[in-house]
Parts: sequence; C-alpha cells; structure tokens
Amino acid sequence: MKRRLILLYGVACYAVFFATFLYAIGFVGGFGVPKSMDSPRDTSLPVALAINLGLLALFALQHSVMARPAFKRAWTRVIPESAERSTYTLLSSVALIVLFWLWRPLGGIVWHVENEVGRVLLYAAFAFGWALVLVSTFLINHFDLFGLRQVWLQFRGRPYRPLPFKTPGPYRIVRHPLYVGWFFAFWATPTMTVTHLVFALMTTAYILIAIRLEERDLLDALPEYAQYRRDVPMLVPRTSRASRGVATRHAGTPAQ
Ligand SMILES: C[S@@+](CC[C@H](N)C(=O)[O-])C[C@H]1O[C@@H](n2cnc3c(N)ncnc32)[C@H](O)[C@@H]1O
Repeated sequence: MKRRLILLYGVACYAVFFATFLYAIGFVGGFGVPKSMDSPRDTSLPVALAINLGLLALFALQHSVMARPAFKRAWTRVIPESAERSTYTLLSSVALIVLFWLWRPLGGIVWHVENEVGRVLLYAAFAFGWALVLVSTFLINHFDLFGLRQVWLQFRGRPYRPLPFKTPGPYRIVRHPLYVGWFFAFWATPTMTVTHLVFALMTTAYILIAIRLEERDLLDALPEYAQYRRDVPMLVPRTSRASRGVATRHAGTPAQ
C-alpha cells in the first residue's frame, strides 16, 4: 500500500512538473497563457520590481538549497528517500506556479525586432533553447531528474542506484548544455521588454551561481569530473581543432 502511494505521489508530482514546464514556455514566450511575463504593467515600477525579484529569489533558494547533499540527508529523515526527488520536483513547480501567479509585468521596450528574418531567427533560437533543455534531461536521465525512476524502483522493491557520470552528445562540447538551453530560451525574443530583461539577467546570474554549487558537488562525488572540467568548457563551445580532440576523449561513458 505504502509503495503504491509513493508511486502515485511520484506520478502526480511529475504531472504537475510537466504542466508547469509547458506553461513556462507560454509565460516566457508570451503566447497561449492568460498572463505572460510581458503583459502590460499594472503595478508601480518599484513595487513590481520588488515583487518579481522576491519571486525569483524564492525559486532560487528552494531550487538550490533543496538540491544540496547535506539538505537531502536531513530531509530524508523526514520523508521517504524514494520520494525525495519527486518532492523536490513538486516544490520547484509550486515555486514556479507562485511566480506565474504573482508576477508583475514592468512594461517598457528594450529592443523590438521588426525584420521578418530576424524575428524568425529569434523564435527559432527560443524554440531551440526549450528543445535543448528537454533533450538534455533525456541525455542525463529525464525520469531520474524528475523523480519517476526513484518511485518506480521502490515500487518494484529494487534498490536505487545513482546515475553514472555521462558525457553524451552536447556534454562533450560544453559541460552544461541544459543551462545553455535556458539562456537561449530566456534571451532569444524579438521584443525584449524591461520585465523580460530583468528576468533574463536574474536567471542568468542565478544559473552561474547554480553551476558553481552543482560543480562543487560533482567534484566531491566524481573523481573523473576534475579532468572533464579541465577538458570541456562550461557554457561556450571551443572552436579549435585541439578542443575537438579533447571532446573525443570524453566520448565514452565513464562509470561512476
Ligand atoms: C538539472 S541537471 C543539469 C545538468 C547540467 N548542469 C546541464 O546543464 O546540462 C542537474 C543534475 O545533473 C547532474 N549532472 C550534471 N552533469 C552531469 C553529467 N555529465 N553526468 C551525469 N549527471 C550530471 C547533476 O549532478 C545534477 O543532479
């Protein structure tokens, strides 16, 4: 009974995540949702700015604190270990839903591209970003990142084994393709409003901090990560032939 409940909980958390992810595409891109990030301003600028920065800080805190190994060790004394990742996924989605709900558009145009080719290219870059995010989750292990693998294994009575370190496809070109995807998704827009710019700047700063925290944990957990870090750039691909040689050194899938 308990196993079944945990499985159901994991599936429900995943469903909430997936709906939130789809909503986020419309919220950032400005289509298909009742209120997007770039809707007209309805609050005074300082108040709107304070609310938005608070919402972003709430998400950043939840997302980074709950991802740290020390927090997970303490937290799994309270909740079942197999439900930890699903709970993380659920609370991340809740933080985003609160952000969508309370977000205050600021108005103001920073740039506006009217040229058709430019607009198509920017929309293509936006779509590429979201696709890269999704594809990267599958390259690492989509079902583990969002907690489904953990609840399924407990349901089948099998022990959880952490994911091995992997460098598939884009992970041989940059260490953080998923975060590169976010940059495309957040910066590529034909109409950059002040709201959108604040969002893009703040999320960029947060991702750079999150990379430091994530890499600190990866260096602690994986002996091979230090060499990978020396060989493969963080976010911007190298163009030289030498770097391509280095990338092929990571073409295999070293075990953890
Ligand atoms: C949201 S994913 C982001 C992965 C990566 N930073 C990126 O931008 O593509 C974060 C999780 O991926 C794991 N991770 C990061 N790089 C990895 C790799 N090369 N192989 C396996 N897991 C990895 C981290 O330990 C963390 O649990």
